[in-house]
Amino acid sequence: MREVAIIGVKNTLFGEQWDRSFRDLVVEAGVGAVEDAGVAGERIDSMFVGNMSGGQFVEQEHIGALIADYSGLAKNLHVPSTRVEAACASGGLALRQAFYSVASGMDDIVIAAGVEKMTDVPSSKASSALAAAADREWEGIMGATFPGLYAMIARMHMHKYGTTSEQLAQVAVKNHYNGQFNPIAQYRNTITVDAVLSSIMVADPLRIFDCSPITDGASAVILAPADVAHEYTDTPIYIKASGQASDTIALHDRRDITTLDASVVAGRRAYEMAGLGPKDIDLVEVHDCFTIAEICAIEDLGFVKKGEGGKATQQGETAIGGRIPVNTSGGLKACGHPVGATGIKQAVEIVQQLRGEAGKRQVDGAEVGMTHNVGGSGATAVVHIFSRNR
Ligand SMILES: CC(=O)SCCNC(=O)CCNC(=O)[C@H](O)C(C)(C)COP(=O)(O)OP(=O)(O)OC[C@H]1O[C@@H](n2cnc3c(N)ncnc32)[C@H](O)[C@@H]1OP(=O)(O)O
Repeated sequence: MREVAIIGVKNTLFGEQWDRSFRDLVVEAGVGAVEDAGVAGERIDSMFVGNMSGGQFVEQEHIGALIADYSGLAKNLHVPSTRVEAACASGGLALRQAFYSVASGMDDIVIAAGVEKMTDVPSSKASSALAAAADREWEGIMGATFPGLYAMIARMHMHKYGTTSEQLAQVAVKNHYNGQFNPIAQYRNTITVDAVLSSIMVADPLRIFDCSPITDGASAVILAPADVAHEYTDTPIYIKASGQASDTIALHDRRDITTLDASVVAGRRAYEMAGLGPKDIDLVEVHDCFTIAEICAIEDLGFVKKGEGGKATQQGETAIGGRIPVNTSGGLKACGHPVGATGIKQAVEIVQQLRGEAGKRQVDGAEVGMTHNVGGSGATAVVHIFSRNR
């Protein structure tokens, strides 16, 4: 396998966007990343696009071809473009496919992008579209939505480990604090623990401020073989590892719903591939679709002991300046969660941090970063490790 680097990145604004279509969003991200890399369109060998549910949100399927067309890569260049779907992990998986295509020697310059436009349908329709990421026969048909499924995880975590609503709230408070410094974030307002605890109940014990919102947005990164990366940029960021794992799609089939085994295994595979461990990671973007999800993620990836995620968050260990900064971008909570784009947005954040370009949310001296992207209630997990050093 060849070593692989990221040479260009771009996020669109995240949030409700009346004035941009689905295709406008992904083209803006793709063209922005190509410009950031300074690479000519003719050099692009292939494209992988994460998208969960274009059919349900904007009635558009056949998304790979659409995006190649509107990016100007289809008509004369005929660049192959592949849609990748793994629910909310679609973006992370698109990055993994792009990584493989460069690492294998098949392609040199590859775009990995992600896009979702979720606000064009009513919330109830968005909710049922998202519920398609769960087990339709055993969960969806019984009325389970993702706030409901993660609420069960939260309840069990509280029961087993004494995690409190205040500790859950602190995840949202931290991520909104970080999000105020991210110009693309949907929510750039700070909030307090009291505001979270008095916000409207969605699925007990999760309140509206415990949830990631419904969001439009797109993100893109450009990959190249490490050997030629310096021809395009002075600050290539190397992808040291990619780990993926699957688990049962239904929550009730798991041995312990407070641990997402797919996260544990994807993390372990990535650590082994990079030859690194949790202590070597300077910052991590984890999949905080709900506040409890961040607590499970930092435990499952080995940053804190099982059951101590809530306490570590309350003690400031996961804040910028803390022992292991988590979700410096603002996470899914404050940036928003356009599901197909999220996994790529996480990579953009880590690249900006490792380049030293993260402004007021910069982690001083960051050299190694991680992304963790989850589909469903943990049926798919994708973990990547990035380094500024080859
Ligand atoms: C593996 C996975 O990733 S699973 C996760 C997949 N994603 C999800 O399940 C999405 C979860 N979130 C949701 O379903 C929705 O955001 C909900 C149910 C929490 C809220 O939706 P609605 O009740 O329709 O809220 P609505 O859009 O009417 O917004 C009401 C207000 O709250 C604000 N708001 C809505 N959601 C959020 C949020 N998550 N955080 C902060 N503020 C929010 C809105 O901006 C709005 O404010 P305004 O009145 O000042 O304009």
